[in-house]
Amino acid sequence: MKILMFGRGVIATAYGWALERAGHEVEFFVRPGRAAVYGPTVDLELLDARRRVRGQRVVETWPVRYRESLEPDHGFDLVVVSVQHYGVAEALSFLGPRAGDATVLVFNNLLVEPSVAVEALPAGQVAWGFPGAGGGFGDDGVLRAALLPVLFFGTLGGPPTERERAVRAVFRGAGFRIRETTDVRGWLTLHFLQNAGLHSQSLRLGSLTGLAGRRRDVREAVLAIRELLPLAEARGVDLRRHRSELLPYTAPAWLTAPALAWLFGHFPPMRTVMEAHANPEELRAVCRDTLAEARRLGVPVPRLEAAEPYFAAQPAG
Ligand SMILES: NC(=O)C1=CN([C@@H]2O[C@H](COP(=O)(O)OP(=O)(O)OC[C@H]3O[C@@H](n4cnc5c(N)ncnc54)[C@H](OP(=O)(O)O)[C@@H]3O)[C@@H](O)[C@H]2O)C=CC1
Ligand SMILES: CC(C)(CO)C(=O)C(=O)O
Repeated sequence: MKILMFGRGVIATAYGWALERAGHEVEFFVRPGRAAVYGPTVDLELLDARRRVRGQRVVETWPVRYRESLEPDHGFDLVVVSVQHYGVAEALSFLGPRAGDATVLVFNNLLVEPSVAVEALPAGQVAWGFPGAGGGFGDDGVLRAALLPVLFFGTLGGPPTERERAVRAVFRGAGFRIRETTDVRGWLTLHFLQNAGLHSQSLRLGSLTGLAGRRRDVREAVLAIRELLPLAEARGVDLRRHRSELLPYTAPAWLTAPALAWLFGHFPPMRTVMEAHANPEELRAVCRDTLAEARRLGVPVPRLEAAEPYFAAQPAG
């Protein structure tokens, strides 16, 4: 399959590498002038956990191909969009008139209504997913990331279409296991709110990795996430449809917090995601946007509110 990764960010690069390795033709779409800045290769230090639970280390200089313009007759079968949640509107409105016949996989964190987010894309050509990977580019330009064995796909209700099934087959063929939901709207809302609860504490500690092994702080994060669940409900999410994913936050915190703290600190793929994450502005934006939404809907979120000094926008000047 011909696959275009939109942008050359952490998620696009890590999955672009895995998909090329699985035999697909992969290119990156980058803004005009960016290809020269990025250079013709990417230095990768990946922990690939598709086949081994604790991951297999990959150190590689990967030659990549870019394009800086996009016409609708591009011939790609699949475009994978994974950008910051605050960049989705711009990315999808750019892509809308240029999608051609490609299926567009939205592989992203999102707080806005999914159906509104994809309004610019041709109807019937959208697939919804979420990465099971994470990390960041170091100051040395090296991508340090972990690829977990499981990733997420979903629909806005009902079974996947033929196009959506074809996208799943691409990732399954590359060795990933797929977890499905027919309520991707609820899933994405809950994932965003989980991140906000987590970051309300990680920002206080200075970084995501600050949570590794810290039971008390992880407990605060768990309780912050629990406080955010009514916000999901206020947005119309039926929590009963996501019971198993929510278990770490609904079960007694004295039980789940030590387990999560251990996972963050000692399970190598998770530790890599936490240690390598290099975009604190994203973490702040997730908290800011969640707090704004809680205030809009009048939902009390005391722990997120208490953390506001760590993520409030700085006055200009
Ligand atoms: N990193 C992680 O650990 C994880 C990330 N995620 C989620 O995955 C998504 C992607 O994250 P991540 O890969 O870290 O993000 P990055 O910031 O690393 O990558 C985003 C990429 O998209 C490009 N981009 C954004 N808008 C445009 C545009 N309009 N035109 C062209 N290129 C564009 C950016 O280019 P430019 O630099 O030119 O702006 C950049 O290369 C986010 O929603 C994030 O929350 C989920 C799990 C883990
Ligand atoms: C790795 C993490 C928690 C950082 O925000 C993330 O982006 C996600 O899982 O959505």
